[in-house]
Amino acid sequence: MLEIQNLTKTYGKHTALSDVTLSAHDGEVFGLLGPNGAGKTTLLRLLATLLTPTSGTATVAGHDVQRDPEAVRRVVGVVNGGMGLPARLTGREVLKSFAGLYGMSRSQTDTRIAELDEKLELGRTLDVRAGEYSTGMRQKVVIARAVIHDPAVLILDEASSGLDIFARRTLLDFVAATRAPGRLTVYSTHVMSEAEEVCDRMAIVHEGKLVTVDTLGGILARTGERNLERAFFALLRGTPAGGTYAV
Ligand SMILES: Nc1ncnc2c1ncn2[C@@H]1O[C@H](COP(=O)(O)OP(=O)(O)OP(=O)(O)O)[C@@H](O)[C@H]1O
Repeated sequence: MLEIQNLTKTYGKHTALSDVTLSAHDGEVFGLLGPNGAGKTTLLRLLATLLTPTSGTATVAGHDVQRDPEAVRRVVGVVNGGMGLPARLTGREVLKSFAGLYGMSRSQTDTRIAELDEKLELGRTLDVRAGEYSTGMRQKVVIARAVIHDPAVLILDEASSGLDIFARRTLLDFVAATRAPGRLTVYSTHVMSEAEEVCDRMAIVHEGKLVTVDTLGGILARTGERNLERAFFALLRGTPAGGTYAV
């Protein structure tokens, strides 16, 4: 569902992502973990066709991000930290306008909004103007907007940041519920407990390089640690500065 080969992105002289090769499969919630500046956002923006690779390739649901970005955009939904909402529109109006961009009919749109209302517990958020939203309300509508067209691939970049425990719980339950045949969710976070809970497999990136890709069980077994946070530090300690990593 996601095939990444030798993907590299440089900004001027700075290499944000270096020679990353990995694949994520149909039916998975796939985690992308790493400290600040590791290259997670860069990788996700490359997959969402918001950036172009310096070298290497990536295909999303069979579509090459460079050769067919339009097709990639049709099958992905993206949530990232910097997404705002028009202050004067209600959540429902935001969702309807996005549904229109995807060519959804009025009845398809109403059905989908009702589904998302249930899954994301949108409630009164739908009929309040975005300018009056709390962080949690805003993030729920941003997520609903990203999935209004029911994309096969959902990309969430640090989607839980700033959320209180109620909104975070709704988000994590929603992410877990995206696990289905024909679907892939890529979930980037630096919160290890979130990855432990929702990710089937995860890639750890550090300083633009891939450190490992494995299941939680595999990572714990390999490092001999009792939780992901400890394993994460053990793996980062074990990586040679500027060297190559065993994946
Ligand atoms: N537009 C840009 N121009 C120059 N350098 C950039 C640009 N975007 C990112 N970088 C650098 O590339 C590296 C990777 O950044 P990226 O945002 O992908 O990391 P991240 O893992 O998402 O981190 P964070 O969790 O802090 O968002 C960082 O060193 C960052 O400073």
